[in-house]
Amino acid sequence: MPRVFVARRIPAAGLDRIAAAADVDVWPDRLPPSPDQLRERVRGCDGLVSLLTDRVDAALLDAAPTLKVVSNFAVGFNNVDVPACTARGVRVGNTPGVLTDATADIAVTLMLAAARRLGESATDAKEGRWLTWEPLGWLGQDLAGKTLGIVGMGRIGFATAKRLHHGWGMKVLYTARSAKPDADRELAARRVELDELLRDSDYVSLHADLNPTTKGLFGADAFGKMKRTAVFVNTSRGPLVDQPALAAALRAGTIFAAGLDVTDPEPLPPDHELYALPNCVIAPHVASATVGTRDAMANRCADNLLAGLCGDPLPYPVNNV
Ligand SMILES: NC(=O)C1=CN([C@@H]2O[C@H](COP(=O)(O)OP(=O)(O)OC[C@H]3O[C@@H](n4cnc5c(N)ncnc54)[C@H](OP(=O)(O)O)[C@@H]3O)[C@@H](O)[C@H]2O)C=CC1
Ligand SMILES: O=CC(=O)O
Repeated sequence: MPRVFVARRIPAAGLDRIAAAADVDVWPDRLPPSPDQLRERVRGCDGLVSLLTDRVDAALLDAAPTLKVVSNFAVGFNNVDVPACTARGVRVGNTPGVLTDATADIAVTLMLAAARRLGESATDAKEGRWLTWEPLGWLGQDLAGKTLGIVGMGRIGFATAKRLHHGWGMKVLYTARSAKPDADRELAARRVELDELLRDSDYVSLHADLNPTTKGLFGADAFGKMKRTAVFVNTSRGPLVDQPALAAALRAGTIFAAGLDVTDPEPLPPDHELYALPNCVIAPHVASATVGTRDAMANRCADNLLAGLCGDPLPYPVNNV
């Protein structure tokens, strides 16, 4: 029987299918294995189920020369050194599509929460600062009819834009590496340069994957080009943002507010300056965290792993092995 290491307990929808076909070792702890522990457990395995918290690099692959397939339990695969896997003939797969709606829902949730100062006002209410109904109390920003800038018009960017265009009548601008005719046609969206998007958008939502062209894309320069009333949302990956620059922009009122589902590092330490800012709403990387979505991810993860163990092409491949 092939041997598989699963780097954390994943939903039974996928785990049971893997366990029926392989000798499975599941990491039992809530916290991820350290790099040393991961190397140790993967030694001699044919398959690995990795999470976005697990670094799959050349050192790990060298320790596991029998590895045929890495099935990442996520759509983002920046934790995997894909060229190193390809060079060793290791297939890599991810879980695209099934978490698109759940992630777009959280992008909209964070946008509303940040624009309407929900974190700040709910905390004030709980802590005794709700004195009366105030005409000038907790004033936020409207969404209806405003301009939305999507940075990275892929699956999740498109799903977020659809919700906000059809639901709130927002005009849509976007950036992407290639044209997106569906977005242009269905949402009357317009592909623009990043500078124009920053200048003209009331809401900027980040959906590009983490790659060398997007790392640090949002720094002091980008925030300085945005409207003072703008709301910034990030559900993609923390390292796309220069966090000290974001904190400075929120503190100085360079932008109005931010909603983040991802940070750098994760977890963000409880004493981090961003938590102290009333105009910053932070969720602990929960965008795909619904029962149905995580079951679907587990199934997609099992589909990839089982195909790779058989030496077949993966249904949701990241590389071309
Ligand atoms: N918070 C969470 O829990 C979750 C986070 N994510 C994150 O969201 C990301 C996106 O997922 P998904 O939509 O499925 O992926 P897609 O691959 O469909 O979308 C990514 C988009 O980013 C675009 N892009 C890449 N580089 C740039 C750039 N320099 N400038 C502008 N656009 C760029 C790509 O453009 P092009 O198409 O032209 O190549 C593509 O359209 C994931 O990689 C992951 O990091 C995903 C799910 C859950
Ligand atoms: O961040 C989550 C993912 O699936 O990518």
